[in-house]
Parts: sequence; structure tokens; C-alpha cells
Amino acid sequence: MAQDIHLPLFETKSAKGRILFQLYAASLVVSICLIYAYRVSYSPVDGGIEWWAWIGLFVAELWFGFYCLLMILVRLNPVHRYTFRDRLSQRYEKDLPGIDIFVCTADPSIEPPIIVINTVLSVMAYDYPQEKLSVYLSDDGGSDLTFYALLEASRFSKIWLPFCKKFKIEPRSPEAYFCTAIEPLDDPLKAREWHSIKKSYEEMKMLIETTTKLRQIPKAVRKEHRGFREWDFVTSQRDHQTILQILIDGRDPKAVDVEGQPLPTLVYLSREKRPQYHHNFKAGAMNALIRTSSRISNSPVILNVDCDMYSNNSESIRDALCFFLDECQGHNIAYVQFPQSFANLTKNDVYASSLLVTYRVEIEGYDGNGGPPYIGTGCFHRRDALCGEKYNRECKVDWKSVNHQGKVEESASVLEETCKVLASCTYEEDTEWGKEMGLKYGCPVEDIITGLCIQCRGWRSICFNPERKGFLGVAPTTLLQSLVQHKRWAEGHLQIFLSKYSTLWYGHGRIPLKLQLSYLPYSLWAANCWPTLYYAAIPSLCLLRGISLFPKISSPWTLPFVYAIFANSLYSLGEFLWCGGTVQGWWNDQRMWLFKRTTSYLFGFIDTILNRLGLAKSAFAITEKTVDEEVTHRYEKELMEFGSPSPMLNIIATIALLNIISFVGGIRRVVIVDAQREVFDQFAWQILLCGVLVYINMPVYQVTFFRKDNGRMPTSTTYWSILCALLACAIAML
Ligand SMILES: O=c1ccn([C@@H]2O[C@H](COP(=O)(O)OP(=O)(O)O[C@H]3O[C@H](CO)[C@@H](O)[C@H](O)[C@H]3O)[C@@H](O)[C@H]2O)c(=O)[nH]1
Ligand SMILES: [Mn+2]
Repeated sequence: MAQDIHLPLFETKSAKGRILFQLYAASLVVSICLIYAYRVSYSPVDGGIEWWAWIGLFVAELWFGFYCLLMILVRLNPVHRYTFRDRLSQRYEKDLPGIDIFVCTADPSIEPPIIVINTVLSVMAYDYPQEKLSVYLSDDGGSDLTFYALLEASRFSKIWLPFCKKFKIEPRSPEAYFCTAIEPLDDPLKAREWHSIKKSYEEMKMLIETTTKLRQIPKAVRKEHRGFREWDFVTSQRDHQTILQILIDGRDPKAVDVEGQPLPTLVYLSREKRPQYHHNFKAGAMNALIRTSSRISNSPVILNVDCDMYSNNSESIRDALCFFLDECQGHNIAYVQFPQSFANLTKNDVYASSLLVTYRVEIEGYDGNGGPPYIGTGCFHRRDALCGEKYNRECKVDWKSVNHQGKVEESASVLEETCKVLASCTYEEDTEWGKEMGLKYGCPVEDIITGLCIQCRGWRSICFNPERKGFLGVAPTTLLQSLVQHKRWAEGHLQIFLSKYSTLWYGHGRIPLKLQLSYLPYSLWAANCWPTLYYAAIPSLCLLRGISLFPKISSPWTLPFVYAIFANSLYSLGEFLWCGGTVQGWWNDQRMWLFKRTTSYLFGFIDTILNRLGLAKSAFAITEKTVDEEVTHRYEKELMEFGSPSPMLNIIATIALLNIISFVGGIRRVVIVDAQREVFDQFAWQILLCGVLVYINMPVYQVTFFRKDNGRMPTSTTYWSILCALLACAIAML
């Protein structure tokens, strides 16, 4: 035992193949420099339209080169982490710290209560001493439907938790489990129990779904719990008092499951909302939870998940504690971030919503460079660090005694009353909440800015990517949902970059330089829109007009272009396949790369500027977690869903049409005018670029001209885009 103390609870390994990557990176940089050399030495004579087009392209290439350097930097030093849970339980099993788990939901129609309670049940069922777990649900929808579902879940947990333990099942979200599980046939007794639990779950699910659909709680049910009385005073979702209900009080000796084992504490909180007070979206909800939980359970470690992110691995808490509790390296770790993963992806992930490379490769690169960002869900925090405390070398937590400090004496009903004020609108007035304490306000990516500030206070963060994924969530299932989500992200990142919390100046001297630079690719997401729009439109229009912008295909200057394009594509394909993607998935990823850069990032960029000028306020558009059956059906068939009109679709369609017109024009030029193959030689690159753009846009032509279902391009968008594309081409040919 004494020996064990010195064995670490986790281990860090550098990724393999780093030298190979460095060689590839160096060769890529050389080819990019050669491209610049070509641009400088062959620029057309001053002043004309050719010259302007050329300079524009050069600037775009300078940008892409710079961005490419940043992406290389993120990948230079990835690390993997491994935990030793057996050592943890050997040394700490009796003194494991309490864990507070926060689940956030905001709207019962966008986030159906049945999804929410599945997440709640999955986190209640962690393989961890139950009396040390407290689960808090924050309901920004202030909805009795969600409350009702949680009440049902609290009852169901009494049979669900013992079942999970007895059958050692994974995952512990009942919906996810019964979706794929096969009944145990070997033992008839076990099979009977299994069936009875399944039936109970299905009954509960039906009750909850019908109530949600009817949007009304049956009178009889209302009488069952005094908590429902609170809704007599609720005027609307945006105007109500604090509702706080302790549904299960873990300290109560009567709060036990069917086997007589203690249950985790379960709390419902809907913070006060008044029209005259800004509620600060998820950040506001989280801060209310931090304060309320500090009175009720005050655990030193907080896990935070979105309402759709169920726990897929019952060992995650123990994994996370291996980092915090490590005697040598644990003291300065503020948070342990699990990568986001999704349960509802199709094989080739049409909308590239898995962000496969980001969450497999880049996040580990961040870790190597100083620590991953906080990405809002699937993250374990040290409470002190989240509350704004600075890292202090002298101050080490003694995890063995932390549980015995200041036990709460008040009864649940007293707590319910006394804690209400902590979640009121006025509580934060003239305090540091939302500034130096808790999650930061005023940014659509509250998570990133909060994580960055924690790192700037001297703390370190860790990325943990276990074999069996820690959490699984719901990825957007329509094109527009995905684009809107990315707009929020791009806008948030750019806002941080331009604010006083920018990694460049705020991070300077506080976090390592390579970590400062690693934040840049995301900070500058939005800025990508201009060079990408330029590259996707101008060379094609120039092809129509007969302006050549690339080296002749027979000239040696072609080589750096060939190398840069092919090496880069092959590398990214390799990386994608290595992460478990498919070739078609990679191609879809490239398409979404184009779509996001020309729409989400553009609107994100414009909104950020308007926001800076004080002309617009940024909002938090909640991502929808369900869609109707027809849409789901198309999603499963991997058909792109365009559906409702939006300026974003206008841009996508216009670019697609413009390129097909230019492509046809370019081919015509080669076939008709070209006698000596001189024209082809000059324009081959542009035709190729245009051809690739046409190919990548195939689904767009399909939805615009051939599809008949409701996911097709809206007619108004089609007309508008045809008009715009024709106009652009006409101007180009003038
Ligand atoms: O006023 C609000 C708005 C949202 N939420 C909750 O915030 C979570 C995230 O919202 P979602 O619409 O699912 O956003 P995503 O785009 O999926 O979220 C990613 O990006 C967000 C920042 O932009 C982070 O907050 C999230 O954790 C991260 O998963 C959900 O549980 C919501 O219920 C609230 O509690 N109150
Ligand atoms: Mn989400």
C-alpha cells in the first residue's frame, strides 16, 4: 500500500509518427512558399481587372497558408491519456469525493422531456457510491412537463439503478440501452426481470410522451406531488418565480431503491425569470446551479452535460477522478474534458456533424499544447476553479478530508425555501458572477471563454478520450440546423478574439504561447468566409471572362500547386479514415467545409461586427433535438435536407449555379476555340477547380432541380439564386 502511493493514477503518452508528420508539414510549407513565389513573379500588369483578380487570389492564398500553419501547430504534439481506476479505488474507495452533476435543458418542445430524463437516469446510474452523487436538472423552459417527466424518472430510478448494477449494463440511458440490447436468454429468471424493467420503461415513456404531446398534466397526477402547485404562479416561460424541488434527498434514510440501497440526490431547478432581467442563456443557468448546489451538496467536483448528452460509460467519474486525485500531477488540473460524440450519426455523416477530426485529433493536440478548451458538455470541473479561484501552488486539496467538511443539516423542505434566493434574478446584481465567478456572460460560446479564463488563472486542463465513449449526444439532422449551430460557434469565437479576453493579449504571459496560437484556428473560423467565397466564385467567373489566374498546366509552376493540393487532401483523407470515418464521409466533410465557410462563417462574421458596433445583440439559438418522421427518414437515407427558405441557402445555391455555368462556359471555350490546345493549357487549373466545385455541389443541383420531397430547395430560393448567378455571370462576361 505504501508503495502504491507513488504509482501515478494516470499516464500520458505522446502520439506516434510525429517525425513523419513534421516532414509532411515541412514539405507542405515549401510548396506553399513556391506558390507565393509564383504569385509574386508572374502577376499581370498593374491596374487592370486581371491584376485585381490576381491580387485577391494572392491574398486568399496568403490567408490559407497562414491558417494551414496554425492547423499544423495544433497537430505538432498530440498526447493520449490513460487512467488507472484500480489504483484509484485501492487508495481512495472509502474517501471518494462527492460529485454534483448538472444537466441543462431549455425548452420542452425543442428538447423533449423523454430525452432529458434519459440523460438524467444515465448519470444517476454511474458506477459510484450513490450517496455521493447529486443530480441537478436546470430547466430554463420552466415547464411542468419537464418536471413531470423528472418525477416519473425519480420513481423509475428505484428499479433502474439496481438493474444497471445487477446486469452490469452499458449504456445506462434506458432508451439507448433497450434500443440495441439483446435479452438475456440463458437464465429464465433474469429474462423475466429484464422484461419487466423494459416494460416499465416503455410504460413510463408512453406516459411522458403523451403528456408532452397534449401539453397538459392530468389532474390526478397534479395532485400526486406538491411541486406542481408552483405552476399556479407561473405566468410564462420568461416570467416566473424560482422553482426548486428536491425530488430525492439522498440523506433521507427512506430514499432507497427496491434493493434498499441509497439513491442519488435529485433536484429540479427552474431559476427565476423576469422580462426586465437578461437571463444569459446557459451560462446563467449554470451559475444558478453552481450556487444552489453549493448549499445542498457542495461537492468539490462538478460534471456538466447538455440535456441530450447521456452517459455512455459508467466509469467516467472514476476516470475523471484519476486526474484530479493524482498526488503528483493532479493539484493544478481545473477540468477534464471528454470529446463530444454523437449517437445519431449516419454512416457517412452528411452534415459532418461528428466533427470527427476536431474531437479526435485536434483536441488531443490542444492537450499537448497546454490543455483543451472547455466545450460545454461532458466536462468535469473542480468547483473552486469554476468559481473563479486562482491556482495557488501552496494550496493542495486533501481529498480524504474533503467529504467531512460542513455537512448540511437543514431538511429538504427548508433547503428548498432558503436556496430559492440563490437562483433569483437580482442575486447577481453587483457581484462578480458572470464576470470573474462562474461561467462568463455575454458570449454565445460561454464555455470556450470560461475555459480560457480558467487556464489564464494558472490552471491546467486535460482531455480524456476513452476507448468506450464517455458521452453521446444528438447531432443536428438538417442542413440549416447544422449551419445555424456553426454560425453561433463562429460568432462566439470571433467575439472572444476581438474582446479583451482574446487569447493573443489576455492569454499573453498567462498561458503558453503554443496554446495561445492553438486557439487561433477557432477564433478565426469566421474570417475564413472571405477567402473561401473568393476562391469559390472569382476563378470561375474569370474562366468565363477568359482571365487566366493559374500557371499553365505544362509549366513547372504547376508542381507546387499539384503538391499542395494532393498532399493536403491525402493527408486529411488519411486522418479522417484513421479517426474511423469513411471515404464518402470525408467527401461530405469537404462539402460541409465549403457550405459552412460561405454561410455560417459569413453571417457569424457580419453579426460579430454589428455586435461590436452595438447594432445587434447576440442570441443563443438552441439546437433542435428532434425532427418529424419524414425528415428523420431522409436523414437516415443521407439525403440533404434544405427545406425552409433562408439566406444561407441562397448563397449555397448561387455559388453552385454560378460554378456550373462557368464550367460549361469553360468547356465550351476549350472545345470550340481551342485549336492548338493553347487555351486548355492556360485554363486547365481553373476548369479543374470549377469542376471540383461542381462535383462537390452535386446534391445542391439535385435538390434544386430533381427532388420532389419536402426537403428540396424552396422555390423562392431557386428563383432568387438563378437570378443572382446569371447576373454575376453576365457581369463577368461584359
Ligand atoms: O437559454 C438557454 C439555452 C441553452 N441551454 C442549454 O444549453 C445546452 C446546449 O444547447 P444546444 O442548443 O444543444 O447547443 P449546442 O450547439 O449543441 O451546444 C454546444 O455549444 C454550446 C455553446 O455554443 C455549449 O453551451 C454546449 O454545451 C455545446 O454542446 C442545452 O442543454 C440547452 O438546454 C440552457 O440551459 N439555457
Ligand atoms: Mn447540443
